[in-house]
Amino acid sequence: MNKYESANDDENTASRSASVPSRWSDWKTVVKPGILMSNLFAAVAGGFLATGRPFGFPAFVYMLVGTALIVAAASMTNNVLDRHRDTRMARTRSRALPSGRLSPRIVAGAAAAAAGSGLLLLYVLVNPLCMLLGIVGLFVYDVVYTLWLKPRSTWSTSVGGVAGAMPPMIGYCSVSGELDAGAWLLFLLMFAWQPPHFWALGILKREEYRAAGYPLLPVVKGVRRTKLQMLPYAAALLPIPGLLYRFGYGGPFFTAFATGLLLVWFVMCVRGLTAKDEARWAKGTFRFSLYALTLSFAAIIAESALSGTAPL
Ligand code: HEM
Ligand SMILES: CC(C)=CCC/C(C)=C/CC/C(C)=C/COP(=O)(O)OP(=O)(O)O
Repeated sequence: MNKYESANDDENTASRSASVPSRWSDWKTVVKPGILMSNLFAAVAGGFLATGRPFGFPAFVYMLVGTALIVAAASMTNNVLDRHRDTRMARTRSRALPSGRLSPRIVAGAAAAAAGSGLLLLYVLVNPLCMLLGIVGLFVYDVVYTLWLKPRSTWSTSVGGVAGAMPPMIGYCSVSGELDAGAWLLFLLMFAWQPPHFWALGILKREEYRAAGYPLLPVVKGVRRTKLQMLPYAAALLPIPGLLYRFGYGGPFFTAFATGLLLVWFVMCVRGLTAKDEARWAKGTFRFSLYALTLSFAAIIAESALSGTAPL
């Protein structure tokens, strides 16, 4: 418990959870379905980017189910650990745990079951490397990011990026079986994408984060410094599709298309420095981060499928 939390938090949550029946929709929100689906899509794209042995349909399904279970477990655990601070933000207040519609004990139990079965599934039916990447994702997201850095340091966002890079790496390594050049370039792509993705939203919601006691970069160092800090990350992304192509991963369409999207995003980030309507800029830049990533991944999958190099 830190200085922002009160001893009554758990009592309040417990008494509310005793009186309100939980529903399917509460369980749905506790696994953060938008983030879960985008992570699964990233895992599929990772698999289609890799070169190596074809994984065949069953192995592909096992990889996806295993990844889904551990990402869901990671989000459930994050929801349990953040349940007190989540009561202090409008964007999180009505979630099932802070509003007491689900008990933290039950969600923690479900998270443990999902994490255990997901890791076992990856180990037995995919490969031990994928299980190891799953453990890294769970540990970095729940222990390093949520428990340790998020309430304490502006570094939380960059370090948390290691966890978000794991799902596409799991997809990739389920095909390659090893951490080769393509795997590390994919890691860099996902790692560098996340801080500017989140800081755009952090700038927009900085007062909420301040009130909740999160020392986010826009809260601690201000908006201009955050906008400047988005630039090296967005710039670092630009050569990655070309480098992947140079090393034999991804086709020319993906390379050109993804470079174009990332260039547009980089220009949007630069324009933030002179934007007059800050909220409009932040919303647009956050939204475009999702388009740029999703469309780049879609290009990997489509080009691989159309050129007959898909691992299925
Ligand atoms: C440091 C890592 C990351 C941070 C701090 C972060 C933070 C956030 C936050 C706070 C939201 C708004 C959620 C809400 O208010 O409901 C969000 C939305 C979203 N993020 Fe990220 N994110 C990160 C990594 C990722 C990764 C790795 C992906 C996908 C591969 C992703 C995909 C999305 C999507 C699709 C949304 C919109 C859908 C939704 O809100 O459910 N994020 N992110
Ligand atoms: C392999 C594995 C388990 C990987 C984990 C992948 C994963 C869940 C990445 C997402 C990172 C993320 C959404 C951070 C935001 O959390 P937040 O606590 O800042 O967001 P919130 O305030 O909306 O809850």
